[in-house]
Amino acid sequence: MLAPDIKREPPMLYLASQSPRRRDLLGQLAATFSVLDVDVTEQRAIDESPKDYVHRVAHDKARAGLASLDANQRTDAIVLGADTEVVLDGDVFGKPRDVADATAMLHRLSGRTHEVISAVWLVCADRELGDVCVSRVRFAKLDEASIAAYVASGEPFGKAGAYAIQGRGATLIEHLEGSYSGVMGLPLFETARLLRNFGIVPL
Ligand SMILES: Cc1cn([C@H]2C[C@H](O)[C@@H](COP(=O)(O)OP(=O)(O)OP(=O)(O)O)O2)c(=O)[nH]c1=O
Repeated sequence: MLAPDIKREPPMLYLASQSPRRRDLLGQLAATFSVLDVDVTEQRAIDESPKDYVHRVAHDKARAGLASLDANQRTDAIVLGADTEVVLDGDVFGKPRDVADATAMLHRLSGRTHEVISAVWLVCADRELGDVCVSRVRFAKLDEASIAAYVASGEPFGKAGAYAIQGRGATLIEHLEGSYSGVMGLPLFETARLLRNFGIVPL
């Protein structure tokens, strides 16, 4: 007698992120996924390098997403977490707290080259794997008035380093070396490679 045909459900992909940019970017690689709302404290330890920090936060977001699922969902789930930070002179710039913070960040980025570090992690019940992408972004020299106008536009808020490469922020950038999608929040080359590793064929 033939063995019964046991069909396994395909894995379900979850995005552990509230970032609309990540949702759009992941949509370029996967036709269906669900979004999970996770709350992870983003606080760099004193002796932690910026790269290790970004890696850890992306990992924590993915793990928190997996933990938020019930036991049944967890068996077939693959959860993606990501983190993006701007780094200049060893200082990590996250999302600005207020107008003064955004203004100070843009002053420091003006006329300089900084790094944007984006990490992505995939976790499932019995495996996890991550990758990190570092890009170099050179800002034009910005005067007081253009910084004030950009901050007043509201775009800097909710963005690491107080700018958005995908928005008006593009007009501040003289040069990019690395990954446009990585700067925007989800490095697509690295993410596609990880998805393949987990058996998901990117679109
Ligand atoms: C540098 C840069 C960052 N960003 C965004 C991407 C991320 O959403 C954000 C960095 O903050 P993150 O803490 O990485 O992400 P988040 O808080 O927005 O979302 P979640 O933690 O729920 O995943 O900055 C841009 O949109 N454009 C840019 O050019």
